Amino acid sequence: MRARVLVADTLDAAGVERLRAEPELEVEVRTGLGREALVEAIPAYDGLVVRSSTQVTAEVLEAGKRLRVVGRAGVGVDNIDVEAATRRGVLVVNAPEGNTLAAAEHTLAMLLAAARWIPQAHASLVRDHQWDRKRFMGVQLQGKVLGVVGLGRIGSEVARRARALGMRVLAYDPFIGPERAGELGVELRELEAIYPEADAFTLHTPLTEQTRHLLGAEAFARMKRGVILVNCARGGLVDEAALLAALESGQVRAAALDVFEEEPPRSSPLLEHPHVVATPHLGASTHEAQLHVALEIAEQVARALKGEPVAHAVNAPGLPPELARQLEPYVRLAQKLGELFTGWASGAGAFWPRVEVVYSGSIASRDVRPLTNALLVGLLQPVLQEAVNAVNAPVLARQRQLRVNEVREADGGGPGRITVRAGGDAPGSEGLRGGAEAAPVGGRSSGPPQVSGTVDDAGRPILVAVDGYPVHVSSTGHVLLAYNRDQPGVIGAVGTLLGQSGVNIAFMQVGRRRPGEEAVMVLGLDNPIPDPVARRLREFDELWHVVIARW
Ligand SMILES: NC(=O)c1ccc[n+]([C@@H]2O[C@H](COP(=O)([O-])OP(=O)(O)OC[C@H]3O[C@@H](n4cnc5c(N)ncnc54)[C@H](O)[C@@H]3O)[C@@H](O)[C@H]2O)c1
Ligand SMILES: O=C(O)CC[C@@H](O)C(=O)O
Repeated sequence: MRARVLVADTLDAAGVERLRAEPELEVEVRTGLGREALVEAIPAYDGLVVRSSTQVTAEVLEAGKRLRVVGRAGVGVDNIDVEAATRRGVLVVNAPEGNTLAAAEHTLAMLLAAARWIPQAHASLVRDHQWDRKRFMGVQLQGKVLGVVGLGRIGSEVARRARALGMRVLAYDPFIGPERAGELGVELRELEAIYPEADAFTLHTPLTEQTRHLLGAEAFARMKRGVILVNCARGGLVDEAALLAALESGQVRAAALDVFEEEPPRSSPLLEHPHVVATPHLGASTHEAQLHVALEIAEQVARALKGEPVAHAVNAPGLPPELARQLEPYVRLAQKLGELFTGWASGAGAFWPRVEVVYSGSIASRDVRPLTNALLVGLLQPVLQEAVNAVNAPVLARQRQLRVNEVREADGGGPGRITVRAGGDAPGSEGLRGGAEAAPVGGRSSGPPQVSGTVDDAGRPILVAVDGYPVHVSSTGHVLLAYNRDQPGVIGAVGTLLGQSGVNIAFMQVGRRRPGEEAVMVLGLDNPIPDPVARRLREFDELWHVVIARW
């Protein structure tokens, strides 16, 4: 069945065409759906594409039982309940780069318009037929100080352009280092230190709980009298009532606003104020930006629905596409090892809440976050009812107090190898299944459980060790793992029982350290082992810790 994508806001036609070019996708454009209509429609879709108009609330995400990805054609994801999406395992992707220049240019246009009263003068001449050359005395920007709050993509481009106009730029961004600021010719300062210095302020941070009402009455009071404020980021960053009061008192000379706390703003007194320049959220509205974000988001939504890595995941670790492609076989390996580890380690009914993953060989020096994420998926999926994926695995792990500690062993070259082993104490009452079944794995004499794997030249996962006993399992499917006494007759007895029960053995591996002692047996099976047969295997005296799993 083809995956269905709903495009719910106006998207450049090239983006829709890009999605329609995918044979696996069926695309529908239905803009202007209200809350109720969206909640009603969404259960039929696997993907949703929006801009800033559609509100993707927890209610929408809950109703979207098939939903796997939400694509935001732009930067800000404040119209998407990312937390709810993460809990539901829905990937959120955005297109953060396509409209940077458009937003930066709009910011400069707004700053110049406010400094020179351009919209007011235009209206006076064109609408009121006045030739008034006294009322619209402006201020020069050359030599003035611009305070930039948020020195990310757009803030940086604004800073560059302001410098080209001869402005001195002071920036506040607690997450940017002095080197980056130095490259841009910008001086980093605390926000309080910029208030008394800046002749104009421009905001370029996301809207978060920390940044909501970043500028309010107190901030305006500390600014230079006659300051200009530009906001082309998000309405909620400014307390609009406080801004109105500051405009009325003349503390703020002019405000240039592209964004509002409520959009569209219903009868806002700010819009009536003669010193306000306003545009209806046009920062990203250039042909070039809309083309770029539409193509960027279409590409990512298509990739996500095909199960391919994406570059701009908001709620999952993202990697550059080339690196993601290189890591893909190891992502599959990590998930398989996780599943096998859960089966093997919980053979006696316990779940190990502390796990250590050791990365060695060529992957030790890579960004291993996607691998650890895939490991979490593998560890959790066998014991949870709900679907686990790379998006919700970290949340589910936290909820269940499962901790994975990453260890990197020096990169000695050679193929990458991943070992998953139990860390900390033997499982107790904190385990996923509680304390009742939490006895340590019975009969194990080789220390805490561990499994190791690598990938071959074709990218296939290979199981190379179980509890440190070397094996080599390259084909995937049903497997039986067990400890056995290394003595004549044991393997034969297992083979006979399985044969009599109609279970065909595809391959057998035995890993042992010394003849005559304990060994680990791995059997590849063409079909699953029926429960009664598994029970009889567990009754064999020479066999213990029998686990049926998949590789
Ligand atoms: N008007 C429009 O049409 C339009 C278009 C594009 C983007 N935007 C908005 O512009 C804003 C910036 O977008 P961007 O692409 O530059 O984002 P970005 O992520 O590249 O940059 C945001 C910067 O804000 C900084 N920041 C975060 N919290 C901060 C805080 N508490 N104080 C100071 N700095 C903080 C971050 O460190 C980062 O450098 C976003 O709100 C985005 O939604 C608006
Ligand atoms: O979709 C738009 O036009 C606005 C986009 C902008 O607000 C963004 O955050 O990218």
